Amino acid sequence: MAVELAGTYLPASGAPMVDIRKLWTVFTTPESRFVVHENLDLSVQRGEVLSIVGGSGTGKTVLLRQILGLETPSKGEIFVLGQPVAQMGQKGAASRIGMLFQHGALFSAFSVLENIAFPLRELKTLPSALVREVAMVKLQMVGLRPEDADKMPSDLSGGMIKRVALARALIMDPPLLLLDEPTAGLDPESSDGFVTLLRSLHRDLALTVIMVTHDLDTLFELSTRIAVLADKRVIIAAAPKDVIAFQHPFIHDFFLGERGQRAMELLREYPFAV
Ligand SMILES: Nc1ncnc2c1ncn2[C@@H]1O[C@H](COP(=O)(O)OP(=O)(O)OP(=O)(O)O)[C@@H](O)[C@H]1O
Repeated sequence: MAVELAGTYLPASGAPMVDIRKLWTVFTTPESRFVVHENLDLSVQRGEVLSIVGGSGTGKTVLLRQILGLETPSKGEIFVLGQPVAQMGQKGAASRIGMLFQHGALFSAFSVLENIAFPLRELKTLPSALVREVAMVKLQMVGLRPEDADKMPSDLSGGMIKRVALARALIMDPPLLLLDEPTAGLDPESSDGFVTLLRSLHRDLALTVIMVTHDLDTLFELSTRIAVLADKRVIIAAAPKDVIAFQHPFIHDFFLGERGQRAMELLREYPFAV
């Protein structure tokens, strides 16, 4: 049961922000049948930063797209803020969920401000001066300067492009933010800056975040919980230290192989993660 409060949708108290039940994803072609998710369950509570990790092709991106309503699972249910995704519609999803796509390119013919404002302008419910004002607030919220507003995407660094895409994802004040590889392709300094920004936005806006990342630094600096996708389902969703201790070949390779030392250092460095 969801309640609507001044335009903000919140699940009934104690109910998960996202609840995935017995989800199946099967892709079929005339020649083959390919099962990506099999009876997958996952719940995300309000205020969490839940990171999803898993091997290549385990269906992490597909899962994010299903939460957003862009793809329909073969079987099972997904509830977002207490409502079945299937009933949310495109506008409903946009006001509840912000999404930062891995290759979330900006519109190259639009300025920074026009890119940020785009989802709000599309709604056609607010006067354009107000849309501009809201977009300026978001621009500054992601650490860009007012003079960046009229720049074109081709004039921006990789870190700035991510910030513009993030401001666009947050334009409707969604309580839930989905991030697909938020720091991929950024140099270490830009990546650190972006992680710091994500952490402060998570805190200041009381966001719930679901993130897919392969990057251990991003993972340990932000996650309150890690869900591991393997064997077509979530094999564990727990605090980082408990995930690392869980016996599974993927977890061993991911956290305790060559990268393991860094994982252990990060675990000591970020008490947030334990
Ligand atoms: N529309 C589709 N039709 C057929 N197969 C698809 C479709 N979308 C995704 N797949 C397949 O489903 C599997 C899961 O894809 P997905 O992109 O979610 O993986 P991932 O876990 O995000 O992988 P990576 O870490 O490599 O990005 C892949 O094998 C992919 O090829």
